[in-house]
Amino acid sequence: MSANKKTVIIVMGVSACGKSTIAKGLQNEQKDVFYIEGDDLHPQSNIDKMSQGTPLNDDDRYPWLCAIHNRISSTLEDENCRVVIASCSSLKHKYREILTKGESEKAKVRPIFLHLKGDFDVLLKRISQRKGHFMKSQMLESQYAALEWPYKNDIVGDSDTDYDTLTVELTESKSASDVIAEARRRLNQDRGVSI
Ligand SMILES: Nc1ncnc2c1ncn2[C@@H]1O[C@H](COP(=O)(O)OP(=O)(O)OP(=O)(O)O)[C@@H](O)[C@H]1O
Ligand SMILES: O=C(O)[C@H](O)[C@@H](O)[C@H](O)[C@H](O)CO
Repeated sequence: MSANKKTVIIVMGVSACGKSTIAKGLQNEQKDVFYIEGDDLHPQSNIDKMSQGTPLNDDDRYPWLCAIHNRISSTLEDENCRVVIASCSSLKHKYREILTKGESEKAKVRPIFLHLKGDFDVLLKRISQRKGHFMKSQMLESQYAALEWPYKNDIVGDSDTDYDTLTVELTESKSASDVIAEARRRLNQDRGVSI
């Protein structure tokens, strides 16, 4: 299968929306589905900054987003790979552009952005319960402030999106398994991706 026939899914959203959990659940140990944990590609300086409770800025995120783009591109070259799933907050339009184009216009990947869209209160509760993680709860506010919806006019389901986007709405009663099942169904029905 040539690299441009393969599927790239980037699970996006603010901190604690479940990017890693849902991406790993979708990967589900399938040999032809490769998982990239975006947080593993932060420079140490970014981890140190977030650990001190300081939100990252555009300059901090630039090398990190390029590293994710590059890792997606190199993973697509693997002949055993059918689908790449990466977790990355992808908060702004220009970040999604870097993830797509990298540092050169030539190196394009065409991701489906799977947006896990949750209300502040639901995620605040989750983030407050999480132990031993560098993301502090007060930083959640900065994540929402930075978030630019991947759909124009802030309307979920708006077909006029900046990138190919699927949205799964989070509620307190939807478990991680529910979200994984819904994402899998939507990817299959709406994008013909079987995963
Ligand atoms: N649908 C869900 N319902 C309840 N808890 C969930 C759900 N999805 C994930 N979680 C839990 O929420 C916490 C955050 O999940 P996870 O680490 O996957 O989020 P994340 O978006 O990758 O976070 P970050 O970007 O901050 O690393 C974890 O403790 C996870 O078990
Ligand atoms: O874009 C950002 O501000 C950061 O990258 C965060 O999203 C972290 O990667 C993640 O949330 C930490 O757990």
